[in-house]
Amino acid sequence: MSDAALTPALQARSLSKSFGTVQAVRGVSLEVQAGETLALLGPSGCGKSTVLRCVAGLEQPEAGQVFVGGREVTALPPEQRHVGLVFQDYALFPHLSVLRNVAYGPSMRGESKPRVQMRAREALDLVALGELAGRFPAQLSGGQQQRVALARALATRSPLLLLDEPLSNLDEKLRAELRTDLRALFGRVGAGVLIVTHDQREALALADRVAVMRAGQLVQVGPAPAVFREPHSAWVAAFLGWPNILPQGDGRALLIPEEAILLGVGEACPVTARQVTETGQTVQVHHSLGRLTLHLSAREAPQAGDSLTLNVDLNRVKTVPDDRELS
Ligand SMILES: Nc1ncnc2c1ncn2[C@@H]1O[C@H](COP(=O)(O)OP(=O)(O)OP(=O)(O)O)[C@@H](O)[C@H]1O
Repeated sequence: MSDAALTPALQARSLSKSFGTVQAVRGVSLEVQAGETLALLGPSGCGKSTVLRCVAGLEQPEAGQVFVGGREVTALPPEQRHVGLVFQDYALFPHLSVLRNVAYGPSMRGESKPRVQMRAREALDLVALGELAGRFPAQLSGGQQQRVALARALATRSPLLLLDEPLSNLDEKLRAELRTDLRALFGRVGAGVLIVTHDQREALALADRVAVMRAGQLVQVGPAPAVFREPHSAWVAAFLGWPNILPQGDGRALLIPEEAILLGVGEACPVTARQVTETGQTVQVHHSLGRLTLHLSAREAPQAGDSLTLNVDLNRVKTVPDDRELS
């Protein structure tokens, strides 16, 4: 493997940034390898965008360093950092054609006209919009505009792409389509990708690794499926949507995965609440461990009368620190 392939696309070391009395980012360190997608995930206001903006050079951190492709860029302005940016309001130039929008980055870098055109066409082909090169942004759908914004970032051939909630302005159907497209696209271009999202599904669908942020700090970083399967704390589990987190009153909580709940054997548990969903029912039951929430498929749902017989496989239950009350 060449040295270039071994050099991380991004190294952010101990970044801190405050706005007045708000400490938005506290000592965040991250690495994104070439060809890897890392999703920065966390609730609104936890500092995700600020990390991205510090990396892009749109904010100056009080402390910490940023390296892009092994080169320190901490003191450089955004245009000298060699990163491709895609933000949620993709801000295409309305008076320029799709091709000229995409060519804008390379042309600003003083490349020859034929080369600029070639780069822009290649980038448009990557996002499957080559045929719409002559249109103007207003003549495109939201999803197509978002793909133009991506092509514009790709055309810079930056070793690092930064995406801030790139799909958030799109409807659910388009989001689902683009998620699949983006994953394949990231695989093809070989750049490191740092993507900010508050949408767990998006993170899981797009990213190789996820970094979960809480109140300005990283609280768990790891391969996406592993973080979703094994949250290190009750707060991370709750943020990732785990329905069954049972406080133990000793600063710890039990995490009960869906597959640990075995139906049809064991304790008869009174049903305390029931809600019909698109795919079946969500029921709450009173179990000796505590209150449990279960999703029942349409096939299982009729079995739920006033009580539900179930067993919790304790071998699959994890005990984690219950840190949900910390600020
Ligand atoms: N320019 C600014 N001036 C003052 N406070 C700011 C500024 N930018 C961000 N903040 C504050 O810093 C904190 C982190 O904001 P940031 O936008 O990074 O969060 P986020 O996790 O990206 O949130 P969201 O998901 O809602 O976009 C918040 O408390 C926010 O109000």
